[in-house]
Amino acid sequence: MMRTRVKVCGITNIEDALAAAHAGADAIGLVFYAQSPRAVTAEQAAEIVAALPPFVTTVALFVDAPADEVQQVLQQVPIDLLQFHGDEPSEFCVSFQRPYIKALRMQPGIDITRQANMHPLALGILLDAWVPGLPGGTGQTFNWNDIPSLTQPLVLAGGLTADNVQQAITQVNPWAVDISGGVEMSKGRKDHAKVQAFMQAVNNAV
Ligand SMILES: O=C(O)c1ccccc1N[C@@H]1O[C@H](COP(=O)(O)O)[C@@H](O)[C@H]1O
Repeated sequence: MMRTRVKVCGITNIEDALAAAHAGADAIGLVFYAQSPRAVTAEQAAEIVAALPPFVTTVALFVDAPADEVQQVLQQVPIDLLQFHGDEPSEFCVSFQRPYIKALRMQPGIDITRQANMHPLALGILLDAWVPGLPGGTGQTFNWNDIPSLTQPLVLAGGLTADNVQQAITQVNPWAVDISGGVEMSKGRKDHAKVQAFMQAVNNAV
């Protein structure tokens, strides 16, 4: 059986990027959102990506960024996939002519299926916890029983750790899981032992 893919998000330095890659992460996430404690500049991101071994997908995360900011990052950094984590409409997301995933937050009363259907060209739908006033990276989980079945592959995020990811995979069967705070020693610095423990938990999940 194929194992669940893993993205380690919020990478801010080369050491953490290599630790994620060597632990077996399929993708690393680079946050281009200035309010995040994990934000990187295009220059920092370019150095991180240049240090990666082959076959590690690079994901650029934006939260309602202006189009020219996204374009500038794409010109300076070899990015494989875009992650839109705000309220970006489909026309905006497709305008960069790059593969993208759309993050949706599990806000009570929101019709997730309808929102996901508004992004028919998204490679996947990432579901994250809803915390008022914060776009993501909150370390909060949500009720996985509330996840509807979606047309696009599901990326499960929000408060995952080595301790809960096996339960998440068993219950939700996502295409991929995305983790940030659960493998940190402090905001923006990964704990390499936690990254390895997370990968091991995913590898052993059934
Ligand atoms: O990581 C951030 O700082 C961040 C900021 C703004 C939007 C999204 C962000 N991260 C994404 O949030 C989820 C969940 O993170 P966590 O594991 O609960 O800490 C994940 O998709 C990150 O990519």
